[in-house]
Amino acid sequence: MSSTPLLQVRGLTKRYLGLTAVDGLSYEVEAGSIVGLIGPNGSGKSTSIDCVSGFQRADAGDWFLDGHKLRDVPPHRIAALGLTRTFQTVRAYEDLSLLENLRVAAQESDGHGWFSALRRSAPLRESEARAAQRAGALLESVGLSRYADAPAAVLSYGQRKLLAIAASVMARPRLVILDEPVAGVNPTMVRHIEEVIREFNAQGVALLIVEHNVDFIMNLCQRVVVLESGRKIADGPPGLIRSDPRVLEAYLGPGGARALEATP
Ligand SMILES: Nc1ncnc2c1ncn2[C@@H]1O[C@H](COP(=O)(O)OP(=O)(O)OP(=O)(O)O)[C@@H](O)[C@H]1O
Repeated sequence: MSSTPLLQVRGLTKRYLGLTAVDGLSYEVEAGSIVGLIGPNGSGKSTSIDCVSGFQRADAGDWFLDGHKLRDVPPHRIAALGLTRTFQTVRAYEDLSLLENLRVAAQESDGHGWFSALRRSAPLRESEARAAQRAGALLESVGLSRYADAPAAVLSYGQRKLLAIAASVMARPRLVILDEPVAGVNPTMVRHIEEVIREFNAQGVALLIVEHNVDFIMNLCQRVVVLESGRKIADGPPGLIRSDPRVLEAYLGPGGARALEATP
């Protein structure tokens, strides 16, 4: 068995005019693991995941999914290789039902082109039937099946986050990047989203989670990568990250240590 990490990021660098937003960032995500990516506002979290998932072009570095080089690969090809993501701003097709929203997510990476769709070939019909079945099962597992045929417009903000997470695993990716999955969500929904993430992880999906909610990250992740000013300042298990003086100082600033203490 190969010991190559599922995701390997090497020297990722992104500049905006005079500003180096991400500066030589390297980290890894092991298959089947949950890794947190934290840091103060403006530390480069969003920019780095946008580059890794193909939504922005980096200035330097290389990154690999299971050995496949991803740099300069467009997002839909990256999704087809097994890396999908959610976005900070929740995106849903408001007028489409939840089932239709999930089926769109499957189409975006199932490799069937327009010609196949026009001919409605047997493989396409089979893949549509499988997608419909999976969409139903996913809505069940995130607790949204009662809205399966309702338009996404009826969902609350937290429910939209759940739909986005379900959409991200629709095409059976190996790695999902979640961008602030619980930002602005009530505590009950935060716990529910945590359970949903654990459930998908138990099914073998690895996750890289960007989130400001430190307790959420510390509870859920096996490893946490910390950024400051575009650079990695720490990378390790939550217990070590909580007590790392560089993290306490740089991430939270003087006097901010309490925010990293475990909640009782
Ligand atoms: N399109 C852009 N043009 C110029 N500068 C940008 C652009 N996008 C981000 N930046 C800058 O790059 C740096 C990193 O921003 P980024 O959004 O990646 O940080 P972040 O850690 O995700 O922050 P937050 O937690 O607030 O979302 C910041 O200084 C930001 O102002």
